[in-house]
Amino acid sequence: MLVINTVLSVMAYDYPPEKLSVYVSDDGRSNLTFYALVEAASFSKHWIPYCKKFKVEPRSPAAYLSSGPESVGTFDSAALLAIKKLYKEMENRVEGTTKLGTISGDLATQEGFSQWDSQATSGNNQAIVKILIDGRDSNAVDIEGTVLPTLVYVAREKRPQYPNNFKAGAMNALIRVSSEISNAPFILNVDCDMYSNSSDSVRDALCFFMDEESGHEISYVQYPQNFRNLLRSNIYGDYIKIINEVEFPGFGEAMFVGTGCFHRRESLCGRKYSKSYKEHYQYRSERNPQESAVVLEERAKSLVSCTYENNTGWGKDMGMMYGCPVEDAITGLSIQCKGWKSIYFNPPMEAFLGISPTALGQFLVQHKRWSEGLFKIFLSKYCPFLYGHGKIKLKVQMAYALYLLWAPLSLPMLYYVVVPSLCLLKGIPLFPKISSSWFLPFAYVVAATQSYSLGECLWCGETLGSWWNMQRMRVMRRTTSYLFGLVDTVLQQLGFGSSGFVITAKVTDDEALQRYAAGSMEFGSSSPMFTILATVALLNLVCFVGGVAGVVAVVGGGAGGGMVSQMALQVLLCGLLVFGSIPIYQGLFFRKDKGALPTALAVQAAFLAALACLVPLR
Ligand SMILES: O=c1ccn([C@@H]2O[C@H](COP(=O)(O)OP(=O)(O)O[C@H]3O[C@H](CO)[C@@H](O)[C@H](O)[C@H]3O)[C@@H](O)[C@H]2O)c(=O)[nH]1
Ligand SMILES: [Mn+2]
Repeated sequence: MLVINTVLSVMAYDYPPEKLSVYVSDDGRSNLTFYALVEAASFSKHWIPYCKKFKVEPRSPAAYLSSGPESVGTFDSAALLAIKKLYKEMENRVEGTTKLGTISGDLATQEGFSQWDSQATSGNNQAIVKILIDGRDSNAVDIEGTVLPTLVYVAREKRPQYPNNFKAGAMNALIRVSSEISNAPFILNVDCDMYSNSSDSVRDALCFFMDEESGHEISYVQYPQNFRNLLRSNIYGDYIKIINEVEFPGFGEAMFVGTGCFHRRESLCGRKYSKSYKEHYQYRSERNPQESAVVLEERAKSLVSCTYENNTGWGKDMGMMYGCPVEDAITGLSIQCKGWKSIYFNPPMEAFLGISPTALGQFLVQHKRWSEGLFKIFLSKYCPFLYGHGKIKLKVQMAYALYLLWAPLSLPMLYYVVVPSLCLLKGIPLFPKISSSWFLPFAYVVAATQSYSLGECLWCGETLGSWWNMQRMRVMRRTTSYLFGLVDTVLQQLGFGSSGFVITAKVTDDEALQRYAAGSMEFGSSSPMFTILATVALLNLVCFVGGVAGVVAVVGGGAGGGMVSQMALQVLLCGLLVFGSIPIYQGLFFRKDKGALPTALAVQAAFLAALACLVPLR
């Protein structure tokens, strides 16, 4: 349902349907996904005219129907009831079939479904390309007789012995299939979990591309990534708003973030920008009305076979780039280095809405993938300072570095959460006394950075609590995701292992969702990342208690009133770390639900923390 809502939302764009074609890549190669699309295709015949007639927003049926459309403006309640009924019936059929796990009865013998043979598993399968709605077909019309956008299902061939290159490979397969079937000059790419929230996005993006003066220089128009399932409490300290409202507007170019982006097909396919591009611009995208859909499908299939890309530029200088878990950032950078301009466009009405992880583990794994991929770019020949030198502005090179250097930030953070606290425990002062003038620079740095980040948050409409969560998550991300990202990248540079693309979970069980809604942090399993978090949390607790007791004892003994002044910053730092770790203590000791931390992990962490306390520091 998630996927077909995305599909329906983009099929219903406010744009001439004969110029729209929607391609769905199914890397899972599931006949259930295919079935859901067949259902979506027939529902679209009702949905699209309904959207256009009543100017519906957003055009994802699920989002629209749950937004309480009954209470908005003037509309036809009979029509609403009818469309709601059709949607619910479709939902029941799709969910019922999903529960069954197989396509049964008449459907199984229908054209299309026969391509799923029993031997094929996801990961070892032939290609499937099926045109579900052929826009050239005069019978493919909605209930009002208007033509429908083309809809195509694509599952590329996969074989264990050939690398599939994850999302980048899937995208390149779509680029080729679409070039065969519709070959439109502009391509929008959206993740399966991101529906279009504004029916104007196509026209808005085209305004940039069609600009008479500078449109021909533009390669892509990136809309910000927004999430629909973030809570106001912001338990995982999501800072996407800060990125979207503060960082990206100041980037200088647009960083391609993998979804919600309109590309010029030619630049995505490797064309370099040249001054003469405008004069020679004559893009042909006519479809051949004579060719039958079956012939087109067969030709398209040959384009998504495992061997098609052998000895071609795909993944290197054509299409999305391979070998990096953040295919998006590196692809965008290389396009910019070929002379193209990019636009970051953040209209007041959010253009795309996706889902963000609802469990800490997923969140940290996602950030591990990002930090690893980004740092890999920095270490590769695509490092913006080298590769981009003379091609993109220094400001843009630096802006990229802000993200590409996430992974190494783990080292100073790890130092700050361990060493000052241990030294506090052992009575070793690290920072200047409060009374010393050397204290001032430290105080300045702390006050300036914190008040700046607080100001930024409030300006973006976040709350104080949300800001605190961001600070806390920053520490957690850096000591786990970024550390693992750093270690993996370094190991790969030394020739051990290769990187993959761990998919972000899209389905969460109801109980876990309830805990998320109630604002509690979801652990629920053992993971080395959680071990680090728990160890650091326990270590700081011990150091704080032990350290403060030590200071009190010294002061109480009458000796050294300077001790307080000497240890103040360490007490503050350690105290804040303890305060920030409250959800972890809860997960370790006080919670009984399935989202708590396992006991074995608590024992392990306690052992490690004790070990750390025993390390001699002097
Ligand atoms: O082997 C794969 C892996 C992923 N995908 C698709 O890629 C998209 C993004 O995957 P998801 O698991 O949702 O990852 P996120 O962490 O949410 O992705 C973010 O980070 C990625 C880069 O790491 C970007 O490509 C995405 O656009 C961005 O939303 C989804 O539509 C997937 O179906 C594939 O088609 N094949
Ligand atoms: Mn996603």
